[in-house]
Amino acid sequence: MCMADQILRVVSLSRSYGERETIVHALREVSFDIPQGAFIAVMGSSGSGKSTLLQCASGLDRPTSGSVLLAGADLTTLSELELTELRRMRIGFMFQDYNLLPALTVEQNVALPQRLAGYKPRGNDISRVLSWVGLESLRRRRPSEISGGQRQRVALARALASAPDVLFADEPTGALDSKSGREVLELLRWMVDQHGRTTVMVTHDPVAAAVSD
Ligand SMILES: Nc1ncnc2c1ncn2[C@@H]1O[C@H](COP(=O)(O)OP(=O)(O)OP(=O)(O)O)[C@@H](O)[C@H]1O
Repeated sequence: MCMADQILRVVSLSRSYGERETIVHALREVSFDIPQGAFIAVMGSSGSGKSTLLQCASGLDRPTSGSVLLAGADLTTLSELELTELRRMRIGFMFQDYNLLPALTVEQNVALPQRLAGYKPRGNDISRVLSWVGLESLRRRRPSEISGGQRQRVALARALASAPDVLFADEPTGALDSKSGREVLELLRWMVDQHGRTTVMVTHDPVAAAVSD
């Protein structure tokens, strides 16, 4: 496969915490490429560095050394401001605990990243992503008024609203019962298959990993 097909390239990535006798090498010289449109599961024992990897690869954290190329842009060379803008427009995030704002409605949560980036999201665009995740009828509810599985689907809609190059998901089914978890996984699979949305998911769950490539 030629290099242009690699949407994400991680090169000799290292991340350590602390120093001297208390230093922890969470990542040591990790390299891999992820092709456009792949659905990748990252598995490993507790403390092996999965979350650190995801955070460095998505520009939420800065590695100690190495580089991360997202569609050719080296995240490790960007300023904080450039990185913030790139994260808002080109990277989608899902977390185990959803990270929704409780005071905002479902549709306001979905529109938030684009609003923060200075765009006025079109109602049609928000409706489209909400219909993908089956939540159009709940668009005026607040997170406290919907179930955990529905909250995670809101988080997915929010992540997809800006059509990101890569969707990063850290244990997206970790807090869900098996039925809600399966629904979220089926949606992720559908997004990859129908919309070519490259997805990198950290998971402990072999059932979740089995849905990936
Ligand atoms: N802020 C921090 N300061 C110091 N050490 C840290 C910090 N964050 C993570 N670590 C350490 O780095 C290593 C990797 O942690 P990380 O959270 O990436 O692992 P993980 O594979 O995601 O674990 P889990 O599956 O339990 O969530 C662990 O030894 C952890 O204790």
